[in-house]
Parts: sequence; C-alpha cells; structure tokens
Amino acid sequence: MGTVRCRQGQHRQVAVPHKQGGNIQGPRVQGWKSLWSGVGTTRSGLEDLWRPREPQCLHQQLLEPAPLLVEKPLSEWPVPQCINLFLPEFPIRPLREHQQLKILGLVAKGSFGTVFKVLDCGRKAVFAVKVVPKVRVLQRDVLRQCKEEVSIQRQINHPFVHGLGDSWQGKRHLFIMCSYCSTDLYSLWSTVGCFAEASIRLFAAELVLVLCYLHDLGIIHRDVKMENILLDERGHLKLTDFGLSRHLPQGARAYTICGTLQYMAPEVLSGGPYNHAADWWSLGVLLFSLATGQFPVAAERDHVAMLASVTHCDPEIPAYLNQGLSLLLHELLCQNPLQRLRHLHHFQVHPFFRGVAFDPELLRKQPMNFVPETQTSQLCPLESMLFKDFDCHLESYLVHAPSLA
Ligand SMILES: Nc1ncnc2c1ncn2[C@@H]1O[C@H](COP(=O)(O)OP(=O)(O)OP(=O)(O)O)[C@@H](O)[C@H]1O
Repeated sequence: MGTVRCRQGQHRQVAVPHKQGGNIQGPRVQGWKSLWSGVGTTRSGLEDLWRPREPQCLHQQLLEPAPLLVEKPLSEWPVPQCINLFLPEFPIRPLREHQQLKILGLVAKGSFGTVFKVLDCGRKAVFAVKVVPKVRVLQRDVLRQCKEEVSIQRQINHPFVHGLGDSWQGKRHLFIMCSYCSTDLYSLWSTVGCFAEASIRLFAAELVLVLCYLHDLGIIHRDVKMENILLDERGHLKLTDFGLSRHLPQGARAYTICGTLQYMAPEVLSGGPYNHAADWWSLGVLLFSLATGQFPVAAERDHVAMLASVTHCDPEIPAYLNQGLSLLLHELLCQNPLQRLRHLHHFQVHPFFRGVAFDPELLRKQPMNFVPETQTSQLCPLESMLFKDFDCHLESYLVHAPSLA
C-alpha cells in the first residue's frame, strides 16, 4: 500500500501505512524507486506508459464508427517487465473475434479505475469493465494490492458477491470485467433518503451472510460502504470492490489504516491492531445511514480528526427506530471490537432478525419493496467511434465520453 487514496466521489477513502509517524510520502517514494530500479532494461517501456496521448488522433477517431474494445496481440518475447509485473493475475489476452467488446458508455470514474458499460459482441451480453492505467498502479505503489483484488475476487463464489468475470492486460491498462449492475446502494439512498424497516432487514441479512462468508475464508473487506454495494435487477445486493481487501487468517491482526473515513472502525483509524470485526463496524455505519438518512458521525478531513470524533461522540440513535434495529446498531457500533456483534449465530437469534432465514436462496426469493430503475440502453454519441487499438485510444475517449450513470 503506502499511499493515501481519496475517493473522487462522496467519502474520503484512505490507505495509510502503519507506524510511519504520519510520513505518508516516504514509503510511496521508496516503493516507486525500488520498483523503478527493478525495472532495469525495460525503462523505455515504462516511459512509454508515461507519455501523454497525442491530441491529433482525436479528430480521426471522431469520424470513425463503433467503439470496439480490441486488444492488439502482445507476442513479444521475452515478456517486457511492464507486462510481466502484472502476471499471472492479468494474463495477456490474445485477440479473438468473438471476444470483441464494444463500449456502450462510461459508468463511473473511481479513484483507481474507470468503469465502462460494454457489450460482449460474441456473447451478446452486457458487462462492466474497470480499466486501470498501469502507470497509476505503479505510481501509487499498489501493485500487490491490485493483484490481490483480482485473486480474491476469483476465489469468491457467493450470490451476494459480485464475482469476477475476467481480467487481462493490454500494454498500458489492466482490465477487470464483471456482470453489469444498473445501480448501487449509494445512488438509491441519495434519492430515497431513508429505507423502510423491512428493506433494511433484508439488506442487513444479505450483508451478514456475505461478511460471514468472507471472514470464514479469512478475507477482510475493509471498504464496506454504500458505493460498493451494487443492486441486481431485483434489488438484491452484490458486494463489490475488493481493492482494499486482504487475506487475514483468523487470529491474525492488521495495521494498515485504510478504508473510507466515515465507515472506518476506531481501531482501524488508530492504526490497529484490528481484525475482521472492523467490517462489522462499517456495516453498523451503513445500516445507521439507511435507517436515518444520515451518517452517525460527520466526515472529518483526515483519519486523526475522524478518530477523535468517533471516539468522543456517541452516535445518537433516534428514538423512533424499531427497538430491535436500535439494539443492532448499538451492538455493531460498539467501540470495543471484542464486544462487537460478529458471529452468524449472534444475528440468527437477534430480535431485529426474528423470523429471518439466513439462507441466500430464500433471501433472494423475497421481494424488495423497491426495484432499481434499469438503465435504458442510452446510446452515447461516441458510440460511432471505432477503436482499432482500444488500449492506445482509451484516454482520448475518457476525455470526451459522457457519463451514463
Ligand atoms: N459491475 C458494475 N456494474 C455497474 N456499476 C459498477 C460496476 N462496478 C463498479 N461500478 C460503479 O463504478 C464505481 C467505481 O468502481 P470501483 O469502486 O470498483 O472503482 P475504484 O476505482 O476502486 O473506486 P474507488 O477506489 O473510488 O472505490 C462504483 O462505485 C460503482 O458505482
């Protein structure tokens, strides 16, 4: 890690190394230098990654039809370091006609990658592809984390987790492909404000199952928040973005200060040691916000100020909330991680979940009393562009692409 990451959207996302005495620049510079020196003879390849895109190719593209996500076959041998570094999690994908992807529009620009809605022309199905510039991964010294994200997502198979469809690399970019979801919980919350108790119960039960599943596999998510919960066409959730997740065996401790400030547990904000219980705090923040329309503690400028706020102000749980829900929030937003609710059997017998079957298939059959609006296939004007080499022309596209979501 070794970097500070701030989410471009609503809430500040951070990743700070433990015990660096606040010197967050040091390890980043050091990490980059050591990577650079390791690159050796392939320096020119990396310089190529740095070079800004030529503006004149834009005119040419605007005249050409239909954006196709096509990879040039990379057949150099020996494999250059700027490719080798990302193997095996991001294989080099050979050009195959039936795998051509056509860009339908821009979904979101995350702090790391840009997410596109694409059509797989061969399978005639719509997917989301996150495109991450390699240079950004190297600059921010998050190569290991980036590979871990893909390997964790590959390992996971759960109805409420957004599984990995495919991952590969081009010369300048990494590509992570998943099924496309038309909305996320944050967008819905922004329109709805507060959710009905029945919806909160269903969301909470689905998230309890996901977190127990991940923790049993020894995975801590570290960024549970509304923006990272996508909703399927029937309103059931899919946890996504394993960019800050890591393998943490039961009994082990973590120390990196990372996550999204308003969702971070006190023990994470203070630099640890912390464990999987931190995800349950984040769930508490999320459920509080769904129930009341606001965060339990207002956002602060950095993790030090956030820690002071979280430790000193006890979030006021409104009296109008259902007693069971109120109790659940108290037990999740518990300062002491050892006393925090965290085992499946705690939830199964909890008054808020009375009558709820903690079974993914049964939960999925329950109707949500809202159904997310499905994005009508808006065709963006740039759909009349053809990318002969998607990897090369992507950045020019990013400058001009309108947002679909
Ligand atoms: N499969 C998908 N279908 C639809 N939208 C998606 C999908 N995956 C991601 N998104 C949208 O794109 C946004 C950014 O994606 P993601 O969080 O993976 O990128 P990121 O660069 O890691 O962002 P950040 O670091 O800011 O969290 C998400 O918040 C979500 O709104």
